[in-house]
Amino acid sequence: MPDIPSAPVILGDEPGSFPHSVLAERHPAIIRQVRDAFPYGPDQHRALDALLASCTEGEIEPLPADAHDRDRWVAWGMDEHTGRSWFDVPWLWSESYFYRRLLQAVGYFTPGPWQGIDPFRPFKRAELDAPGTDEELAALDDLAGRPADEQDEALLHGSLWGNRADLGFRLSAEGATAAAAAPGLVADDSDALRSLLGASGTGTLCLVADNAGRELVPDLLLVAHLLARGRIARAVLHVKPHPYYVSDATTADVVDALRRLTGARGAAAAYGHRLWAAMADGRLAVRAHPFSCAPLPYQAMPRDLREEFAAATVTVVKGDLNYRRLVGDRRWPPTTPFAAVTAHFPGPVAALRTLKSDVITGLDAGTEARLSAAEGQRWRTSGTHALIQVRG
Ligand SMILES: O=P(O)(O)OC[C@@]1(O)O[C@H](CO)[C@@H](O)[C@@H]1O
Repeated sequence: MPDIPSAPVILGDEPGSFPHSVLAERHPAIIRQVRDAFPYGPDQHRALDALLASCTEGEIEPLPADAHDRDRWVAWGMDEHTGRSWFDVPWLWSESYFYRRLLQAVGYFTPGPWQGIDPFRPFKRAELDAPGTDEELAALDDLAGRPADEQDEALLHGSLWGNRADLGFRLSAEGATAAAAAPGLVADDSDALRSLLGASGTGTLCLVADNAGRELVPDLLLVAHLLARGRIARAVLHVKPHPYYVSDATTADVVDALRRLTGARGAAAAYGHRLWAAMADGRLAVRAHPFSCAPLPYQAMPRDLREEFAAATVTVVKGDLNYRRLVGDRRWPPTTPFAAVTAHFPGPVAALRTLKSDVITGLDAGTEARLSAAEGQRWRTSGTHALIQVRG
């Protein structure tokens, strides 16, 4: 694979750009929503006020001296970024640090009554409990009678398009669902993914999860299906060690999703019970590695995680943020080969993502030209297009 020239790292400093709008509008909206969702006391309200002022007009401040993960954040660049505007450091860093500070503000890490209370839980629960979820689960009854190939495709696409279920995105993407009437795959390596998964039936699938609720449920269904059909022997689900980007899945969200399935009727319940049994006998494991919430690309992953992915038959990386971290959060020309920007990854890797931020690689020139002619640059962020990309 020839070396590719690097591309500029994305910052949030350009008014009118998508990254700028996330820092200037989405983050304040998230603070508002979290504040309204809980009966917090004066300490939390004051801390949320301070975070709002800091992230919109102030500068990056270090974590408190006694923060349990201060050393980790120092290793991840905190000292270099301290004192700078949130808009002038890498956007990926700024966003991750925002969620870390938000948890600090609501007392998530502080011993006391609010410790461990997920500030995004009401939003995640509402989605899981919504009637739309019942409809999606009921559709599994029909799927059970379909030919195997059809089931494969339906469950893969369910997991892929489930990635639109991203609560942070919905805060700033009014109308995205309506516009999604004509979704399109801009890259489709699903045959390559199928042959990786079907190769021996003895392998391990690592699935790097993204959102809870209506994305995690179809991810789990896909895992259950691959285990049941003997396409893989084992699956490892990587979730976040703490709440992140509003709806990102944690272990608690996996439990909620599994309980939602086992409590459903028909085929959905059968999937749920199979997954429950797979957890019990170790065919399905959950990991919550600290690096899953790191403000850095996967190229910088630590050795233990690298070894884990290296041992997998394939790692499936879900969602927009994970894609940014996989290929690097940079202004790549869209035709930059996906295989080149993921060459650092320690084993075969597949990205399943709906497009919700500017980063894109691996398009052919004709596809890029058609998208831009039809939509300008909106296709990059609207969430109405998706991709399946594989590097074997
Ligand atoms: O990773 P996900 O859930 O698919 O999407 C995350 C997202 O909504 O948040 C980021 C901006 O805050 C973008 O990467 C994307 O728009």
